[in-house]
Amino acid sequence: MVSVYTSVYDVRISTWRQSMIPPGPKLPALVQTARFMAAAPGAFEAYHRRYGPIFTVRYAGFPPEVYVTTAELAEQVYRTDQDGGQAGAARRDFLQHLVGAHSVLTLDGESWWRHRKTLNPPLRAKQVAGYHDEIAAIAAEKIATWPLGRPFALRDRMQEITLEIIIRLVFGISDTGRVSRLRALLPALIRTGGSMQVAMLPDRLRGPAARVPITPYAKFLRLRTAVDTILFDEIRRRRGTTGGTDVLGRLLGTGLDDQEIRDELITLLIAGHETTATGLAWAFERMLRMPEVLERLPDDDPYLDAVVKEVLRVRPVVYEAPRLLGSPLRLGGYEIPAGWYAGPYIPLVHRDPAAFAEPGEFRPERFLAGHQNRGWMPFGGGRRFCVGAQLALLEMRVIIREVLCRLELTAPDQAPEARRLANVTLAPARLTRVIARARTPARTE
Ligand code: HEM
Repeated sequence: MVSVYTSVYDVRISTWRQSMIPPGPKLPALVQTARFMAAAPGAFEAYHRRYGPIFTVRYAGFPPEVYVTTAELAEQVYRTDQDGGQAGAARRDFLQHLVGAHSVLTLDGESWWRHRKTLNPPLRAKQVAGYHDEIAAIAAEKIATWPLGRPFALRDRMQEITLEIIIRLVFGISDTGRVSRLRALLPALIRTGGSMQVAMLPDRLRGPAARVPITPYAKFLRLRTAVDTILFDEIRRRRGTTGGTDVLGRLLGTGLDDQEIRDELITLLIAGHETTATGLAWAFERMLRMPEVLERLPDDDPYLDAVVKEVLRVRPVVYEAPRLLGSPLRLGGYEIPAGWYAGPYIPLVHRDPAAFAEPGEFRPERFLAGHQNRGWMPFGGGRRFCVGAQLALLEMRVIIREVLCRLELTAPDQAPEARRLANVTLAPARLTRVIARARTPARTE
C-alpha cells in the first residue's frame, strides 16, 4: 500500500517538475543535435512557432539548453551574470584548446573580472577611434587586389582585412616576414582548431591523438606551437620597450604575465576576426539588394552607422549567448534547474515586436534617433557584453566606406542568401557572392 502511494506521489512530483521546465522537442538528444546541425536556424523558428517564447533543446553530451526569444526574458538571463550565471563555463569545452586557460572568453568569477578590467580600456570607443586611419589604409590596400568583372566570395576577402587588422593593430606586429607567416598560420589554426574532430575530441583521447602526427589534433598542435613561438617572442621583445598604441602595447603594463597576454591575444583573434568579417559580408548581402539604402551611402555618416546596426539586427552574426546556471532560475513562469544552460536565441529576440516595431522591415531609421534599444543584442549583454563591440562597429563603418568609394558591387543573383551555420556564427550561405567594377573616378572622402 505504502509503496503504491509512494510511486503515485513520485509520478506527481516528477510531472509537476516537468511542468516547471519549458517545453521542447521530445526527440532523443542525438536526433535534436543532428537536426540543429542540419537545419538551424530553421529548426529554432519551428520550435518558436510550436512552443512559444521559451523552449528547451537537448544536445548529445551536454546539459539541456533553454532558449528565450523576447528581449525581456533575455535581460533576465543576462542578469544572472551578477550571481552565478557562467558564460565562461558555457564556452570552455569548445574553446580552451585554442585560447588557453587564461582567456576572458572562458574564465568566470574573480579571475574573469581581473582579465576583463585589463581588456576594457584599450577597446573603448575613444581608444579604438585612433585606429580609424590605419583600418582605412589596410582596407584600401586589400581592396586594390580584388578581382574585377567576375564573381567572388566577399566574406573571404573581408576576412583577409579583419585578420590584417588583428595582426597589425591588436598584436602590433609590423615586421613583414612575421606578418606574412601569421597570414598563413592563423587561418589554418582557426580552421583546424574549430573543426569538429578537434573541438569535440574528448580529453582522454587528446594524449593518444597528439602522438599520431597525421591526426587533425596533432596538426592543430603543430600550428599552435608555430603561432605561439611568434607571439611569445613578440611579447618578450616588447617588454623591453615602452608604449605602443596597439592592444599588445596597452596590455604589457597591466600585470598580466606572458602566458596570460598570449591567451588574450589569441582570444581577440578568435572572437573578433571571423565575426566582424561575417558582419561585413551580411552588410553587403543586404545593401546590394536595397538600392534605396545604397544610394545614401557612404557620405551620410549617421545613416551608415544606422545601416550597420540594422544589418546586425536582421542578420545577427552570433546566434546565441548562453550562461551555465549556478543556481535554479525562475524564467517566464518556469524554473530552470542549476547546471542547465539558458540564453537568448538572438535572431528571434531581434524580431520581438515588443522591442522593434515592424521587425520584419529593414529600417535603419529606427537607430537614427540615437537611443539604445535594449532588445538589440548582436554583441550579447549583461556583464559579458562583447568587449570588442566598438572596434567591430568602427571596422564595419570604415571598411564599408572604403569599398563603396572605390568599387561598384553587384550581386550576380538577386535572391537573398540563406543563413548557414558556421561554428558559433550564421554566415551567408554563398559567403556573399559579388561582382566588382572599378568606380571611375574613385570617390574621395
Ligand atoms: C560583428 C562582430 C562581432 C560580433 C557580432 C560579436 C559578438 C559577440 C557576442 C554575442 C559575445 C557574447 C556576449 C555575451 O555572452 O553576452 C561576444 C563576446 C566577446 N567578444 Fe565579440 N563580437 C564581435 C566582434 C568582436 C571583436 C572585434 C572582438 C575583439 C577584437 C571581440 C571580442 C570578444 C570577447 C573577448 C568576448 C568575450 C567577453 C567576455 O566574456 O567578457 N568581439 N562577442
